[in-house]
Amino acid sequence: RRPKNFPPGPPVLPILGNLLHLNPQNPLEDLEKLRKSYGNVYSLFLGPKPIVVINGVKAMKEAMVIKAAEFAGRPQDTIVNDVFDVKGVILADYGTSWREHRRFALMTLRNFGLGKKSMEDRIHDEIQHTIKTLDESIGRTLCPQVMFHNVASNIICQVLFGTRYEYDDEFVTTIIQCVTEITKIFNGPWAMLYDCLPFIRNLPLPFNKAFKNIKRSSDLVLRLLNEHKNTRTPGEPRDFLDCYLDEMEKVCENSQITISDDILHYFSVSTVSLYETDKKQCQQEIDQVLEGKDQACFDDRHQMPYMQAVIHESQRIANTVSLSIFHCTTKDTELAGYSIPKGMMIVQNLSTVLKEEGQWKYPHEFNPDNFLNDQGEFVKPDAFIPFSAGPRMCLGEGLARMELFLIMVTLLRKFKFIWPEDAGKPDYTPIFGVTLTPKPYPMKVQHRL
Ligand code: HEM
Repeated sequence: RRPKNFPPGPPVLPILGNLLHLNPQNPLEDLEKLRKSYGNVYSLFLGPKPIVVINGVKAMKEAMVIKAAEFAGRPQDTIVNDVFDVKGVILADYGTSWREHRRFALMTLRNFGLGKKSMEDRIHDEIQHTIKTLDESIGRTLCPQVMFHNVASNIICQVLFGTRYEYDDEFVTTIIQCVTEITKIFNGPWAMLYDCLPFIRNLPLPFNKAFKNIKRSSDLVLRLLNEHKNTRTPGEPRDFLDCYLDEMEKVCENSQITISDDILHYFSVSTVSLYETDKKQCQQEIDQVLEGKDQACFDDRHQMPYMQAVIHESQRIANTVSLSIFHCTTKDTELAGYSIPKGMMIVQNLSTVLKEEGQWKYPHEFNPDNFLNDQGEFVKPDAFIPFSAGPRMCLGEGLARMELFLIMVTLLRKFKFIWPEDAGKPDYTPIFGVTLTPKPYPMKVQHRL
């Protein structure tokens, strides 16, 4: 039963709670229906466990920005915590260890050139490998998804481990395979049951596959960590991992061992999806701004309002991390006039902000005009929050922005991407998961010039 002044929601069944209200394959439509019935702040029961779902820009800002510290926790009793079993940043609860890791990660990313030329060079180096792959595919049909996964993961590998991997390298393919398997479990009904029914956690059920896969990828990453330990010169870091080892030594000297020896298991998989839009207008702008230049730099974005609008609109429609990462309340608080107790799991439905009526000129269609004013200048509405908002907002936003801009501009400058005639109509229905991804799709590539 809902406590007094708790956010409203659908009637709750014994044991199952509201599980039958949600399609585990993709609950986004169900969550939208519930928002229409119960308003922008409502509650659900996953089995016996209550959660509060936040929708729309007003409630989202009240929680994540105005009452930031009260909504900045992370739930600790889920399959995700048990599988990853690391402190780090993403899954750590609000507190000293999270704050230290986040500060360290941001500082180190900056030291390795985020916002400076060297990170741009790393991205451009990786794009050269993509160009080579595309050059070899001219005139043929290819499925580009794995290629884009590899680009994004190689850029982060260069920062973390100081190395890139060939697209068929065993290390990367095994890690991507493990992460894919793990996310499949996280997104399925077994994860929901694990979270709701603690007594089944030790039984030999399908969620154990996630534990096996994390062990496999951890072993590979541990090998890399040991190599680093054996070959590093303290105080002269080659990459993020060396910086982490240096920091651990410093922290140990000061005998406040809050930074753990666990390694980041975060491999960014940001997929560039191709939407049918006026690519010609992007290409015209690119040709004009880059005339006489070898390659684009991140600063060129200020001269490319249309390209910027297309990238932001792609992100708005693609809605990659649609339910953000679950938060939890750090103390008893209030939201939209409702009482919410400490420790409550909070789900941010970012889709409802990215497609909110009244916030966008064209909320439900792909239209770069959502980010252009009457003078054709680029503008970013307040409701553009694909990276969330507040103290927990995405730590990799700067890197992701740089990658999206440089990769899209460089590839559109050089290639034509064509939907094959015999491929039927494109199916834009996303595959639901921790990230929303497009269904595998074919494309043809031609040189532009
Ligand atoms: C287009 C690509 C990306 C999108 C849309 C995205 C989106 C998000 C979202 C929605 C969150 C949850 C924020 C919250 O809990 O309120 C998040 C957290 C996070 N992201 Fe990203 N992200 C992207 C790329 C990256 C990259 C490339 C990195 C690594 C450099 C990264 C690192 C992180 C980390 C460490 C957190 C946890 C922050 C914390 O808990 O304090 N992300 N991201």
